[in-house]
Parts: sequence; C-alpha cells; structure tokens
Amino acid sequence: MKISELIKDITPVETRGDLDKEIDNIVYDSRQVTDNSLFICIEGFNTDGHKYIDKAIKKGAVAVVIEKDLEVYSEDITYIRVNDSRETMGYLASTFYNYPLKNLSLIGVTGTNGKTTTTYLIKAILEEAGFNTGLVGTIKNIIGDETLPATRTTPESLDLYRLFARMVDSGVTHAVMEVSSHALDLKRVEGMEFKIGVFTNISQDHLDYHKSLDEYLKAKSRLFRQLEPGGWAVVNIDDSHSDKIIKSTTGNIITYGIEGDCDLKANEINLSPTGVSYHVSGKESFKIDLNLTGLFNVYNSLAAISCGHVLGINGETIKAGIEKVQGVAGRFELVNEGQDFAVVVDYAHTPDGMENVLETAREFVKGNIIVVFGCGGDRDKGKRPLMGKIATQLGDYCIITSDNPRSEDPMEIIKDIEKGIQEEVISDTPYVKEPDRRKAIFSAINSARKDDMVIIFGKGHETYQIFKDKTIPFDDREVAREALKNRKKGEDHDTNESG
Ligand SMILES: CC(=O)N[C@H]1[C@@H](OP(=O)(O)OP(=O)(O)OC[C@H]2O[C@@H](n3ccc(=O)[nH]c3=O)[C@H](O)[C@@H]2O)O[C@H](CO)[C@@H](O)[C@@H]1O[C@H](C)C(=O)N[C@@H](C)C(=O)N[C@H](CCC(=O)O)C(=O)O
Ligand SMILES: Nc1ncnc2c1ncn2[C@@H]1O[C@H](COP(=O)(O)OP(=O)(O)OP(=O)(O)O)[C@@H](O)[C@H]1O
Ligand SMILES: N[C@H](CCC[C@H](N)C(=O)O)C(=O)O
Ligand SMILES: [Mg+2]
Repeated sequence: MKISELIKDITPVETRGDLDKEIDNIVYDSRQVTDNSLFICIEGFNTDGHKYIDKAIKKGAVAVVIEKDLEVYSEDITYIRVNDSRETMGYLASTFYNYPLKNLSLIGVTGTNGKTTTTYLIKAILEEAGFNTGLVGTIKNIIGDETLPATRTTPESLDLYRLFARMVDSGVTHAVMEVSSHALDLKRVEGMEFKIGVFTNISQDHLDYHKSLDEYLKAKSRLFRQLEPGGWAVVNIDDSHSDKIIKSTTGNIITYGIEGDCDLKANEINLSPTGVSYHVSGKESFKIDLNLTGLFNVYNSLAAISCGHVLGINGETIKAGIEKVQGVAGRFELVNEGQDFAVVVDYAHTPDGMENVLETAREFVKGNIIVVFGCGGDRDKGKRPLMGKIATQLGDYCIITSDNPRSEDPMEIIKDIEKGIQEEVISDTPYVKEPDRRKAIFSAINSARKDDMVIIFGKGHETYQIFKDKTIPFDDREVAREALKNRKKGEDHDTNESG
C-alpha cells in the first residue's frame, strides 16, 4: 500500500519524504522489521522506540512514524510525525488491513475477573447459533478451527487488526475478545467499535499500573463509550461499581445478577464440585446445567446469556451452547488420578477471585482445604497481604510459594503475603513457606487425606514460570499429576510391604 493511501485516515503533525512509496508491513518493534516496513516508534515505560530507528532502517524500514523531533533525518526515509503513536497505530492498522471491522461484530469483555471464562461461554452460544467465531484472550487466540498462541490478554492494536483481517478472510463474522484495563489505557483498542461491551466485575488488581481503583475503573469504563450505534452494554448489577459503568455508556443497557433488580436473574442455584445449575428468569426463562462450578460462574454465564439475548439468539440455542462448555483450561480444573481427594488448578490471582473459589469449595468439600499459592512479581503489591489473609481465613492449611517472581526476589514476595496473615489475629490456620512451587505442590498433595481438596492457585493454564534470569517450563496440572502418581507409588509400596 502507498504511504499516501495508508495515512489518509490520520492527521499527521508533519510528513517528510516520499509519500508514494509502497509499504509491505507495519511494525512497532525494530526486531520485527522486514523489507519495506513502516516502523512505528512508541515511547514506552522501559525504553523509547525512537532509539531503534537506525536499527529498523538497517533491517529494511523505509518509513517511520515518530512523536518527536529527531536530530538526524535520512534523505531516503519517509517520516510521519504524529501526536500519539499508540493512538495512530490503530488507525494505520485498520487502513492497512482493509477495515476488517466493517465485516466483523465485535464483542468485548472487561472486568477484573471472569473475562476468559465469559468469552468462552459467549463463543459457545454463537457457535451453537451457527456463527463463525473468533476469539482473542489470555489462553490463546482462535480463528475458526485454527489456534494461535497468545502472549498477552489483549494484543496491541496492530496485532489485533492483523488477527481481525485473518478472521474475515476465514469467514468469521463474530469476534469475542477480552479487553484488559492495560489495553484500554494503552489505546490497544483505539477507534474500535463494539457491538457489545460486557462488564463482569471490578476488584483489587493492577494498582501498580493504574494507581487507584478510580483510575482502574475509568480505564474499564472506556469500553462502554466505544459501542457502535445501537450497541449494548451488558452489566453485572451486583457489582458495587455497576452504576458508574451504566453512567459511562451511551449504548443500550442490559443487566444481570443474582441479588439486585436486573433483566436476567439467576435463582434456584445448586452448586456441586463439577457444576452448577440454576434457573434464569426475566428477559429469558430456562434452567441451565452448567459444567463449570462456583457462584462466580453463574455470573459469567449470565453475562454470556445476556449477549446471546441481545443478539437475538433464542433461549433454547443459548442453553444448548452454554451447556456444551465442559470447562475452561486452568479455571477450577480438576486433576484426577483416581485419588480419594480432589485436586484443583485455578487461575485466581486476585483476592476476589481467590475468595470466590474458596467460598465455593467450602460449599461441598467435606474434608480440609489445602491451599497452594503465591503472587506474581512486578505486579500489584497491594494484593499480596490480602491474598495471604483470605487464604488463611478460608483455607485449612496453606503453603505459600512462588507464582511468576519475574524480576523480584521470591522470598520478598512471600514476606509481603505473610504480612496479611500476621496482621490477621483471628486466623490460626497453619501455613508454611516453600518458594519452590514444585516442592510446594508435592507437599500439598502428600499431606492430603480422603475428602480433602488441594487448590493450586494463580497459574491455571500457564505452562511456564518466569524468574529474574530465566523462564522454565512449568505446568501446575502436570506437576500435580506427577505428585499424585508419586504418592500412589508410595502407597502401593506401603501396601505391598504391609501385605
Ligand atoms: C505495561 C504494559 O502493558 N507494557 C506494554 C508496553 O510496554 P512499554 O510501553 O513499556 O514498551 P517498552 O518496552 O518501553 O518499549 C517501547 C517500544 O520500543 C520498542 N522496542 C523495544 C526494544 C527494541 O529493541 N526495539 C524496539 O523497537 C517496543 O516494541 C515498544 O514499541 O508495550 C509493549 C509493546 O507492546 C508490551 O510488550 C508491554 O507489555 C508488557 C510486556 C506487559 O507485561 N504487559 C502486561 C502488564 C499486560 O499488558 N497485561 C494485560 C492483562 C492484564 C489483566 O487484565 O490481567 C494484557 O492485556 O495482557
Ligand atoms: N466472575 C468472576 N468473579 C470472581 N472471580 C472469578 C470470576 N470468574 C472467574 N473467577 C476466578 O478468577 C480466575 C480467572 O478467571 P478468568 O481467567 O476467567 O478471568 P480473567 O478476567 O480472564 O483473568 P485475566 O485478568 O488474567 O485475564 C478463575 O480461575 C476463578 O478463580
Ligand atoms: N493477566 C494477569 C495474569 C497474572 C497471572 C499470575 N500467574 C501472575 O503472573 O501474576 C497479569 O498479567 O497480571
Ligand atoms: Mg483472561
């Protein structure tokens, strides 16, 4: 595409050089530059993209988007100066990929917890209704039958448009995506119009980035100002911040919940270790047998039902689609090797998520609840003591371990978690500290007795563990399975000896 064509939807501050040049690729990372690329310089938190212009040119960039004056300009390079590179990137990407959103209905899900789960439930309903569906989110990105790896919950706008273009080429008509607060703040979804925006809930997380709950909420509420004409805001009425979300939107509103007055309400709720059934009333009326457990999944499924409803899908189809979902990887995933106690791997990495899961487990666990958890490094430190407090208040025995320590010292993170336990005078739940996550999981599984439940929190579907100096393969589910087999070997051995 010619540069002049590419920039027709933006208003640059200034351009220098030949606008007739052809561009074959757009990148925002110099390491990804290929021949005839346009390199977009982003001033980030760690480094400044403008520093890599020379490298980008050596690798084949022929045009550069900049936010500031440069000391040197090359004769044969085209420069496009803009006010905000991140913002501009979305518009350039949309033009470059031939406006894929004209042919896609976009459904965005935001909130602290439940985004991934809700997107899978919405996708199942859409597929049941016969729509070709794409998905963008934490675990992976999906285009029809094709699966692509995901490195973040919400990719940069450029990567999003590339995905959308591929979706359109494959005949996808509906894209369901998680929209993180980082994405909303860093303009990864700039200029995109959503047919539906879903609000799941808001609780403490990411305050390292957003600084206050108010700022965090403001970022989340941006999604509801980006609804297409006639678009819908799907809002959890039981969340104490739902009024702010409702106020922020100009779209149509549909509400769901268990407690408050709302358009789609769940009642007659019955929880079991493997699922939950309930009756939905209001704008839809039917019974649901969900294969995911927890009150929180009643909320996630109500959000999905609301989406189906506003898309005009009938109740029977909505119910059939939702009931087909057998589980979401790493979300209350049971690891079963025939043992007489339960082992669960769950992605809760916030105080609220952890509390919900532990309260759910309490409803049906006859024995003790053994909790294994840590907190991620380089993330909100405020949630560490809160998670420590919740784990020891609601669990019977806790092993505090490492999550992804990233650049931090694992023992320092554990100390932060411990502060919440020490401050909690009423808790007398025993806990131990074991920074080695593998050892922690083995120890939890070895200590379990009949009817107990071991819950391993924080990493869910993740298949790696990130340290300061290395990233190692690590999968909670595999390690738990190994620990169960190891325990079984020991037990068989004991039985043989005694018999
Ligand atoms: C806080 C945050 O989101 N940061 C993202 C941001 O980083 P940044 O602005 O600091 O970028 P930077 O590292 O300073 O680099 C500036 C620019 O120089 C470029 N560069 C850099 C080096 C080089 O050699 N050449 C080069 O061109 C970079 O590509 C970038 O364009 O832009 C980068 C480029 O896209 C992202 O990789 C980075 O995500 C980091 C890795 C991250 O961990 N993000 C997390 C917190 C995140 O986004 N999480 C949310 C989920 C949260 C949730 O809801 O739970 C998500 O949506 O995944
Ligand atoms: N609606 C909910 N309310 C509270 N906790 C929830 C809810 N749904 C799920 N959870 C808990 O949060 C964990 C993560 O769920 P899920 O992956 O669906 O959320 P997410 O918002 O996509 O998370 P992330 O921000 O990491 O992308 C689950 O394993 C579960 O423990
Ligand atoms: N999307 C979340 C995931 C956290 C998962 C947890 N395992 C961690 O590494 O902190 C984040 O980036 O904060
Ligand atoms: Mg997610």
